[in-house]
Amino acid sequence: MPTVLIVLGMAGSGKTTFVQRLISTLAMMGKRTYNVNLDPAVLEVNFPANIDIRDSVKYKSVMKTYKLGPNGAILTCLNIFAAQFDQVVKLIEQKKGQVDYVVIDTPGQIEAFSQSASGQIITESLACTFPTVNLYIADTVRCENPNTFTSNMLYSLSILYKSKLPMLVCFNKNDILDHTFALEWMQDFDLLDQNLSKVDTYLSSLSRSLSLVLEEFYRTVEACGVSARTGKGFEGMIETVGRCRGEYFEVYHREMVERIKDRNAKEKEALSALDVAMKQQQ
Ligand SMILES: Nc1nc2c(ncn2[C@@H]2O[C@H](COP(=O)(O)OP(=O)(O)OP(=O)(O)O)[C@@H](O)[C@H]2O)c(=O)[nH]1
Repeated sequence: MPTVLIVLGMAGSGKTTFVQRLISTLAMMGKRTYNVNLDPAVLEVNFPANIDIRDSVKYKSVMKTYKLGPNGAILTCLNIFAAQFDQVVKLIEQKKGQVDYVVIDTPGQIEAFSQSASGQIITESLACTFPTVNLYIADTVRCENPNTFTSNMLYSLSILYKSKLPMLVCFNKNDILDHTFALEWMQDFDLLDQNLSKVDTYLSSLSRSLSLVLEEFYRTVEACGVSARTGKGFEGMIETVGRCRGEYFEVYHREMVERIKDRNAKEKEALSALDVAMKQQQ
C-alpha cells in the first residue's frame, strides 16, 4: 500500500522545489512514486506529474467564465477537481502494487487547500484509502524571527486539527541557515521566550501566550531540517515519514473510519427525515 505525502506550506517556503527533490531522492533510493500536481495556477510543473489538475480544469477560463480573481479561481478549480476526485483515488488504487509513494504538490496559497472544503474532501478521500502524512514545509530563514516561527507552528497545528493526520514539519532551506534553533524552540519554551523578548512587540506577547498552548502540539508532531536545493536531510526525513506512516495505522486510521461512519450515519438520517417530510407534503 503506497504512502501518500501531501506537501503543504506558505507561499515561497519551497514546496515545489521540495517535491522535485523528494521525487528524485525516492527514485535514487529505488522507490516508485506517483506524482500529483494540485496547483491549477502554476505555469510549469517541474516534476514528472502522473496527474495534473491543469489537464482537467483550466484556471484562466475558470477566471473568465465565473468572473473571478486569482484566489477565487484557484478555489473554484479545486472545487471542480474535488468533485471528480474519486476517479483519482481509483487510478491510484489500480497502481497500488506498483507504487511506494504518492507525492502531492498543493497550491502556492496554503489556505486554498488547507482551509477549504475541497482540500478537506481530497485529503479525506486519500486518507481513508491510503496511509497519508502531511508534510508541512517551513522556511527556516523566515522562522529565525520567533513571531514568524510561531505563525508557522500555529498554521501547522491548524492543519493537524483539521486533517487529523500525522504531520511532519520540515524546516527547509537549511543550506542557508541551520534549523537546530527551531527544533530547540520546539522543545524549550524558555529559550523561545528569551528570543521573543528580543523582538518585543504586541505580537511577541501574543506569540508567547500561544507558545504555551503549542507545547502539547510539539510533543505530538515530528520535525526535521532539510534543504530542497542541496538534498541535505532528505534521507533522514524519509525515515521519519516511515514513523508517521506507522502512527497513521496505530492512531489516526481508526479515528478516521469512526468519523466517516458517524458522518455517513448522520447524512442517512437527514436524508430519511427529508424523505418523510416530502411524503407528508405530497
Ligand atoms: N537556498 C534555498 N533556496 C530554496 C530551497 N528551496 C526552495 N528554495 C528557493 O525558494 C524559492 C521558492 O521556492 P518554490 O519551490 O517555488 O516555493 P513554493 O512554496 O512552491 O512557492 P509557491 O508555490 O510559488 O508559493 C525559489 O527561489 C527556490 O529556489 C532550499 O532548500 N534552499
